[in-house]
Amino acid sequence: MAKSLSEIMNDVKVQDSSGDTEVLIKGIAMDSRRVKEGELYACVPGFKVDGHDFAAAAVKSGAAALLVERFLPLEVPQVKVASVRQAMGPIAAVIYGFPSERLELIGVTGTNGKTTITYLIEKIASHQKQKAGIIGTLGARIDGREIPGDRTTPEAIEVQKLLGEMVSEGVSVAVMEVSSHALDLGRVAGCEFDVGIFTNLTQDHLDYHKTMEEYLNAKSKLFANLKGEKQPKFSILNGDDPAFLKLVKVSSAPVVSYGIHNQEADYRAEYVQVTADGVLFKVRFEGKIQDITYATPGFFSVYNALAAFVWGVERGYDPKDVAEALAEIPGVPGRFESVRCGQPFQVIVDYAHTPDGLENVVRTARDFTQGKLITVFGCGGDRDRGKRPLMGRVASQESDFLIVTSDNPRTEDPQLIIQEILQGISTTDYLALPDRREAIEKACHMAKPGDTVLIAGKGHETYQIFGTEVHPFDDREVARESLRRLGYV
Ligand SMILES: CC(=O)N[C@H]1[C@@H](OP(=O)(O)OP(=O)(O)OC[C@H]2O[C@@H](n3ccc(=O)[nH]c3=O)[C@H](O)[C@@H]2O)O[C@H](CO)[C@@H](O)[C@@H]1O[C@H](C)C(=O)N[C@@H](C)C(=O)N[C@H](CCC(=O)O)C(=O)O
Ligand SMILES: Nc1ncnc2c1ncn2[C@@H]1O[C@H](COP(=O)(O)OP(=O)(O)OP(=O)(O)O)[C@@H](O)[C@H]1O
Ligand SMILES: N[C@H](CCC[C@H](N)C(=O)O)C(=O)O
Ligand SMILES: [Mg+2]
Repeated sequence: MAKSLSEIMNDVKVQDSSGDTEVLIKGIAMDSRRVKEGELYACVPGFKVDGHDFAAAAVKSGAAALLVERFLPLEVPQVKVASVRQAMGPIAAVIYGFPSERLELIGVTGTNGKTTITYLIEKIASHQKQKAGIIGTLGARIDGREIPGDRTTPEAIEVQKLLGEMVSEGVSVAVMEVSSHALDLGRVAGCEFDVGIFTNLTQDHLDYHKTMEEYLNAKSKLFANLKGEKQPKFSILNGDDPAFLKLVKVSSAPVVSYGIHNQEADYRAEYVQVTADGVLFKVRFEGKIQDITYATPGFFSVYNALAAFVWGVERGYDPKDVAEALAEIPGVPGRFESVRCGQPFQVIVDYAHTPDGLENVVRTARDFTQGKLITVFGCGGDRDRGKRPLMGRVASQESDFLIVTSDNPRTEDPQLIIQEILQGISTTDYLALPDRREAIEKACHMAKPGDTVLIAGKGHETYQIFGTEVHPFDDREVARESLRRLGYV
């Protein structure tokens, strides 16, 4: 039901207003090209353009009122706030009926492992016959129904809309990836989180945050804002990560820690075994022990499975059931995904796009490769440039042969991105092939029985971005085509 402009401003600090604030508002939009009759158009001062400049177009399309940072010479009611970005979430929350207050909302943040953990939690919840919803890098999913998305954490209006849909479809557990951009840009303002999960903090996104300290400050906001009526609330923190101590201090809810090395961790993984098929370990917690198996290889997989296990047990599920759910998970798309066409070597597609992520997967692949490890990767354009030589270095340290190629060059010159990666490379055994298809074909062509071809950086992505154009491209498909061309089926 439509509410008045003054009503939807209830949770927002209004600096000033003009016109009739009792006008009925049917919805909220931040893009003039998508605004509908009777909606409030939020004028966002962006990094590229200023939404205020499109207000006239929005009014022409039927916008009933404007949310502004400066009054505009237009004949519609206007509400002025200090930050339109920060105000959009709380306003959208009113419009969509405060959905986050009507389900359990878990936020997962950290440099790597967010998508993976959301998938594990979804599985644990559905194993308990709970309806679950996910919002993250792979889009949203509501009780199994896929909704495409193009950002790890969507904009505030979209977040509230998705949570609203989850509530109407009877979802009781919603798990959302919360990126540092989202925390900084107010995309999760208006959300009442019950649980915050921290994975780890390593270098990424310094193009945006500038320093690791600022990057961590953004992440901390999730844990400092675990407030609201719904109970219980808790933070699940990786006790092995150097950021742990700071996050313990800022957390507004009780902390439950997990880890492998930290002797004080509430949930500790012991007897860790990493094989080509996955990980096996025991969790020691509250005087109990539980065996866990999880079918994604890599030491880092222990952390992901452990964090999800902690959530399941802390919310009251039987540890055995939680372990059973984890054991049933076949893997997350594009995360250490095997491409199998009957070839006598392994082909692995993985989404590692940070120095830490790449180091982990390269090491994991190295551990179970008898022959040579051939790694194909690149770095995204219009992203943290400092990552590039570091990724070059970690890849060259453990691989026998490197093919440096393009990821999503976006508006940068692919050759220059490659040059920056090559600065970190300490081996002569490499090739620079900017065409990613050619790079994958070459790697498959070179591979001998017992080798591994690791294709990193794009995982589940089904596109490649050149300039602002999006072209279809799927590493797994391209690898399959290359293998078929070599006679495998
Ligand atoms: C740094 C960043 O996050 N930028 C986001 C930001 O862009 P911007 O502020 O530059 O927007 P803008 O293009 O200047 O437009 C300003 C306003 O004018 C409006 N507009 C514009 C044109 C028009 O005709 N009419 C109109 O109303 C726009 O809708 C917008 O509201 O707001 C845009 C609108 O929502 C986003 O698309 C854009 O994401 C860009 C594309 C992006 O790539 N973001 C990445 C870095 C990101 O957010 N990544 C994180 C982290 C990933 C992870 O590691 O997990 C993520 O959560 O995905
Ligand atoms: N706990 C972890 N620690 C370090 N690296 C990890 C961890 N989990 C996954 N990775 C690596 O990072 C890649 C991305 O994993 P995932 O998609 O789960 O992370 P994410 O945090 O969602 O990333 P994004 O920032 O793109 O949303 C994986 O393909 C793997 O290579
Ligand atoms: N969520 C990350 C994903 C990077 C994936 C990589 N393929 C790239 O395009 O850089 C980002 O937006 O920085
Ligand atoms: Mg993700």
